[in-house]
Amino acid sequence: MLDYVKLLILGLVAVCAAIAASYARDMLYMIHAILVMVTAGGLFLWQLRRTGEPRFVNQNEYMDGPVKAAAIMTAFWAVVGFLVGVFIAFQLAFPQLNFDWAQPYLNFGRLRPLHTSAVIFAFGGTGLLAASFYVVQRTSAARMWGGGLAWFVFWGYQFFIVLAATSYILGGSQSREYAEPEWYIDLWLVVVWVAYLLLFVGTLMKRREPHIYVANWFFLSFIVTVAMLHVVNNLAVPVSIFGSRSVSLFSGVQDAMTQWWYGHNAVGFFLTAGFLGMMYYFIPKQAERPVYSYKLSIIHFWALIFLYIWAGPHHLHYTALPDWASTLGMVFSIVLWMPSWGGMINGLMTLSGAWDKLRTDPVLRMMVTSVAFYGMSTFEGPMMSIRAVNSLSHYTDWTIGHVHSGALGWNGMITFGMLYYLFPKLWNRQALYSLRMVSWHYWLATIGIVLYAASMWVTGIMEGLMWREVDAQGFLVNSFADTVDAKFPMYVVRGLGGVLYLTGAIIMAYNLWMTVRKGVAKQDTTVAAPAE
Ligand code: HEM
Ligand code: HEM
Ligand SMILES: [Cu+2]
Repeated sequence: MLDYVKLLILGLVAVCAAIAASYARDMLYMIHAILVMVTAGGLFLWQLRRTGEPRFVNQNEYMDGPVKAAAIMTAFWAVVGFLVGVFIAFQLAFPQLNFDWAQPYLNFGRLRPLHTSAVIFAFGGTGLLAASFYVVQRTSAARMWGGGLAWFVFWGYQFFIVLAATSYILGGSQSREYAEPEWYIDLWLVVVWVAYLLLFVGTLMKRREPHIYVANWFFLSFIVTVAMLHVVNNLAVPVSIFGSRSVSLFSGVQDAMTQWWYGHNAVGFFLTAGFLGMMYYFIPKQAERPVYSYKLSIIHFWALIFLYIWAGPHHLHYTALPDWASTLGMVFSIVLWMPSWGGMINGLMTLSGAWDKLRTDPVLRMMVTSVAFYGMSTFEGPMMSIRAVNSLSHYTDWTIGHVHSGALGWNGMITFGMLYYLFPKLWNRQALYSLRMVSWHYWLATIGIVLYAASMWVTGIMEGLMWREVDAQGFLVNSFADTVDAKFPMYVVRGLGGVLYLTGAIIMAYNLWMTVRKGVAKQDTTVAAPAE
């Protein structure tokens, strides 16, 4: 029965997409409509051939297919996202790289959102799918709920990424940072995300363990809050249902506030809560130690999710936003330091009694370094949210340095650690192909981050001070172009840092690939056993 419903839906989607393609009012919309039509048509044929075939599922086995697929794609998007990052970094240093022949498709303006989406949503998001799918099953001792729903979420999300990426290159954007995709792509993400929520909650309900492990709390808060942020921030009216353009429901300062309520909490719930879920499972596993304090994890969980939501106005200091709102954002940001460090302490102290492993286990070293960077960026953030500090740091590369110490250090390193843990487990290998390569990756990534962050602190503070500099008569000393000129050497250093970081990721991809290809197999252990 379900098979026929699927066929009906796929057929309908393909036909509607064909109609939409023929009425399309702009090229981007037409290309996407054709893409949808071809994909739905292809799936229709695939489904047709499967319909009526008997399928056996062992309900006592974990569903690891989607975890494997997500783990592979995480490594793939890492390389793609970092590569675009390196390219735009060099575009800033050498504007000639905005090639004439590639205008307007490959200019900085279009590649920048491609980079941010590729690293946050494609790399980070797919990593979170892999983590949450794996962890919720292991800690609940249950197979994922919903039959093939996990496959729908995985492929639906990848399709979202493809739609988003192609639209940036072709010039489609609603100009909201980290939420650039236009209205129909947003609607598609809502469908995928609701399926994700159902899948996750459904699996938790099936659990055979009395407790819901703390990692799952973080995953659940990430899924629920991102749904809320995404829907509100993207409220818009399409100009035509056959066109890609839309008009936001908000305007003026309310619009700015909505965007940064979203933007800040994307950091808080996508890049923080979700990754804390990752930390809470994979660090104890890799260190073979229990979580340092369960009590602390509960307290900092509630404090973190309560405080994050209010801190958004720190992105809008000295704007048309009323002073009280800006003060509110600043105060909440400073208080946020505490629960952030609560998480860091819990992660680090989980190593009590296992510190010696850092010497021999480069994977654990990666995870611990990640938590250290989490601590560093969540100290820097509250400091930058103080209005007096922000008056210097805002609009400068200091912000970019802050972003990447969090992104490369915290999100990147913990995800690499997770992948190194997951690949041998998922493919039943006794060990990784090469620990030496992990060590190389570790050092390349770490030196890369240091070059990135240090060069951005230097250029950020330099340009901030240059913009402020006045002579005895009170005239500004430097023109904007002077600051751009002065930044050149640091931009090259940042680019080199990026090259190192990217090289590390390529080594990782090779190492993971060889682990699957050449690793020695272990006996099968995919049966759902109580709380792993
Ligand atoms: C090889 C590694 C990377 C390099 C070389 C790189 C480079 C860059 C560059 C050049 C920009 C534009 C800065 C500007 O407009 O002045 C940027 C922006 C950004 N990148 Fe990366 N990036 C890398 C990795 C990552 C990762 C792993 C993440 C997230 C997980 C990330 C998240 C971001 C974000 C959020 C922005 C926008 C920052 C803002 O608007 O304040 N990047 N990156
Ligand atoms: C307690 C935690 C944190 C606080 C209070 C905080 C605060 C801030 C502040 C004040 C800014 C500068 C706003 C501006 O002048 O425009 C900022 C920018 C940013 N932070 Fe954080 N931060 C925190 C943690 C993090 C972490 C862990 C990450 C990444 C994993 C991160 C990612 C970002 C991004 C992407 C931006 C740039 C937004 C943009 O302008 O495009 N933050 N943060
Ligand atoms: Cu923020």
